[in-house]
Amino acid sequence: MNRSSSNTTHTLSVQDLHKRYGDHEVLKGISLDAQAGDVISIIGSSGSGKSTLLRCINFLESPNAGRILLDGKEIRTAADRDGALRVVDRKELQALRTRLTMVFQHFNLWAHMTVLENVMEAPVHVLGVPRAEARERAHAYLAKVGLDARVESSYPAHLSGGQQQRVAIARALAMHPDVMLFDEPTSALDPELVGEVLKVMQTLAEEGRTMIVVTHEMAFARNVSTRTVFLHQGRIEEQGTPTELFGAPRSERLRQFLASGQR
Ligand SMILES: Nc1ncnc2c1ncn2[C@@H]1O[C@H](COP(=O)(O)OP(=O)(O)OP(=O)(O)O)[C@@H](O)[C@H]1O
Repeated sequence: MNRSSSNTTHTLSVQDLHKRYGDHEVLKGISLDAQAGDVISIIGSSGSGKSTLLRCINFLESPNAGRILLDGKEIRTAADRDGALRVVDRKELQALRTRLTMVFQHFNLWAHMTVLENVMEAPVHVLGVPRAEARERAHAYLAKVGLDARVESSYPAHLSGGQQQRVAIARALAMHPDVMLFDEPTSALDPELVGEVLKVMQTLAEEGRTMIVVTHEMAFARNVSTRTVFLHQGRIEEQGTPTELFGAPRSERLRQFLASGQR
């Protein structure tokens, strides 16, 4: 793969993350580091904790223990009465969400806004980018994800799922994030639309973007990621290069998972 080299030193570090819902411990001590240019695929059976892990990384869910560091600097948290860790400073939380932008399974576009407005919204209102500049950004990123200028004035409901997800990717890109988090970005799509979204993601990976991708798409994990992490019941069972994991899985659980016919 032709990966552009990058001098940026932005690094995400996840340290010993725990999460429980009631008595159910969903994450049992996950540690993960992402360096600039890493494309980390997180795979595992349904219920293994993949989405929860991603959502705890940017505090959409509150972990119960663990640390998140950006560029070596810890996000400051305090435990509430239920033992859930909350980010202490709202500005720090906003900065974290800006630097780690998320692409969701169900797109989460604003239904009452046009495509263009969807992509401009956060740069204008969160980053304070002037509207004219935000519009230029939006044009550029919509073009980048292969969307014709004619769809810019459409509302999300008039687009296919694949187009909506590409708008969501453009929206994430417009924040100029350090790390892009993808939570099963193709799982809600009709099978014939999956390829157009994966193609965009592959291009981003080839450009050296830092990405963490929760996915059931084994071909993506195998062919595009630089590292694959296999979760089992809230623990990292095995991780390594795709060649290692797919070519020579060490654990029986991973062997069984791969043999179970996941795409
Ligand atoms: N808000 C919640 N309240 C209670 N339990 C939850 C909640 N969210 C997730 N869980 C439970 O946590 C476990 C892990 O869920 P999670 O969605 O992280 O798994 P996953 O590996 O992403 O699964 P899938 O591949 O099916 O999306 C599951 O048992 C799920 O039922």
